[in-house]
Amino acid sequence: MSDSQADAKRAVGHAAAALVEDGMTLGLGTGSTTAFAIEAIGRRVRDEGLDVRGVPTSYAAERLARESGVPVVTLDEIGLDTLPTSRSPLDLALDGADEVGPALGLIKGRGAAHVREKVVASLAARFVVLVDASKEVERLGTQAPVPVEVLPFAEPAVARALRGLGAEATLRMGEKKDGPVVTDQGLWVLDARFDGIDDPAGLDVAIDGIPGVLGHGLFVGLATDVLVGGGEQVRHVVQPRERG
Ligand SMILES: O=C[C@H](O)[C@H](O)[C@H](O)COP(=O)(O)O
Repeated sequence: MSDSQADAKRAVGHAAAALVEDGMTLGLGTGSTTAFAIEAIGRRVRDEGLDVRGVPTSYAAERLARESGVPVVTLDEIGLDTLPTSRSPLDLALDGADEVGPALGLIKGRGAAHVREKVVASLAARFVVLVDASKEVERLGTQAPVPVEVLPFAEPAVARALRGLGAEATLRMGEKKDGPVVTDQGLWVLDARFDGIDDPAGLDVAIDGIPGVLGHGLFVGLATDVLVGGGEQVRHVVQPRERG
């Protein structure tokens, strides 16, 4: 990461932490950009006595939240069974992205946390995405592959089905581990490269329908806000949700 990219991510992380209000239940995303936000929220807990709690989207986010002093809770502990289904159990979810496209469609999952991230984002009244300007694209799928979390048994079948949808599918291999990357769920990740996605909403449904897929990193209709960092500036883009 270059110094200017790190500065942009830090500025976005701090802007995100400033959106947090006393009493909120948060979604805590995964990745290098959200890490700046989690650390900044931790400082507000320590210095201002900010009273918040957060549901982490990965073991990495959980460890960072605990180290930073942000109280951590599970979905079991926030009373999903007692809240009306019309009410979002999380006030604000903060998370990074690998691409941000039109209508705030996203590709996520470089860190293989996309399935838990989607669960948490779907429970939040506001889902605020934190990126530096390099993540903005005019068309999704032009820079990043769509990560697809799969049952190891089904991997060849899912790869074949993804090829049928027009992707080149590659099993993600560990960089500091021999063999496939293993997710927090104990599953594998196929990176599906599409060379541009014409119909993100249709592809979202199509990938979810492949037997053996746990979930994928294409996020359609979930983000309500994006904070884009470039230099010292942070741009705030808002996208009202059509559903939920
Ligand atoms: O699985 C990882 C997540 O989806 C990340 O939020 C995403 O890859 C962006 O990460 P970063 O902020 O490190 O670029």
